Amino acid sequence: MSTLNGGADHVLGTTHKKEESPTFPYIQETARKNPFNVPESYVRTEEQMEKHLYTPHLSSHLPIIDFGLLSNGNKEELLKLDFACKEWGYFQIVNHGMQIDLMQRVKDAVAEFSELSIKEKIKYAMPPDDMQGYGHTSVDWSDYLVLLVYPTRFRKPQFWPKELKDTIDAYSNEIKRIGEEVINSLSLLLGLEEHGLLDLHREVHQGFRVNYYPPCNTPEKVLGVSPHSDPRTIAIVMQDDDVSGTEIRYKRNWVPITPIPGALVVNVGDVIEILSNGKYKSVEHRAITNKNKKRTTFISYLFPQGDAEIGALDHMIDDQNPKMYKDTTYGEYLRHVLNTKLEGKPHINATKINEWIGE
Ligand SMILES: O=C(O)CCC(=O)C(=O)O
Ligand SMILES: [Fe+2]
Repeated sequence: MSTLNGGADHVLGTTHKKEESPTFPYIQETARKNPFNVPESYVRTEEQMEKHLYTPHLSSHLPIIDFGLLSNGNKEELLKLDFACKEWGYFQIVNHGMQIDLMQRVKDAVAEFSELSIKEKIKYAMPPDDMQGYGHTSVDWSDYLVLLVYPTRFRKPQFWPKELKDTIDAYSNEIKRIGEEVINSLSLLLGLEEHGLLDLHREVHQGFRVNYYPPCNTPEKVLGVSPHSDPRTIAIVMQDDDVSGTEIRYKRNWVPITPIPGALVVNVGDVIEILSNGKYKSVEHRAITNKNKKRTTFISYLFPQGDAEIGALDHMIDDQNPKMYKDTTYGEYLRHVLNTKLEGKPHINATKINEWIGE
């Protein structure tokens, strides 16, 4: 049974693999002082940016789910969730019960951390052999801070800036409540007992990732995060109220997610796509950059224990819906993802039967 680094230390966040950069972390520091100095390595061709697919008008169609109704088992809200996961793989949740004040405290604490000198921040730098800590992506225009929050026994305190500890703790506790409730609703929609999906996780793991995007003078050529799908169960994202940047692949378009103040953005990850035998979509998404405004996103990922088995649920398979994915363990799947390129979502395609022969 394959678990990565004992089952809990595996990568959090996107499928970014940490690559060594001789200039880390000074490129980003230079960029903040002088956003007109974009290094060549960040520049993408027009084709890579797929600018012609950009259709901002579609953004208002993203479903909005009332969490209060959903957790009371409201049928209409459940059907909305079903539609959102089938059609978009994305939705926003309102009425989630988290205090706006707490959300603001997380934003303020992270902003304070961002303002620290590089000398202070690199105390938390992600070592080359680790997947937690502070760093910056080697091909995209962003800094990140990545932490494993739950189970608490796997935390690595050396990567937790002291300014952030209490707020991340309180925030993550709320996200756990909201996230597990969303997973319970998905469980019902997938024909399981309410706790069926959580049980399949064995022990739910939760990571916290901050992405910080400095202003960029050539946003049409530089991405904040390259297209990918999340190799997780779900991701829950808090974003800035006044600047958008996340875009999702919808049919042949890149659709921006317009922030709704106080709402949380949720997306279906690969684990749900696999368990649902493709009924629910782990949609490709990316982050674009902004010429004038910096942007920060706060992403919480929920995912299974490394030895949890993931494969299409038996009752999701029939003559019309043949089995699409190979049975595996979460740890094995993640290892496969980490060995695969970030661009697009080849890792989930590779789990399709006949395409992934295993390792
Ligand atoms: O920050 C964003 O807009 C999206 C980032 C993302 O998708 C991720 O880090 O997994
Ligand atoms: Fe993502």
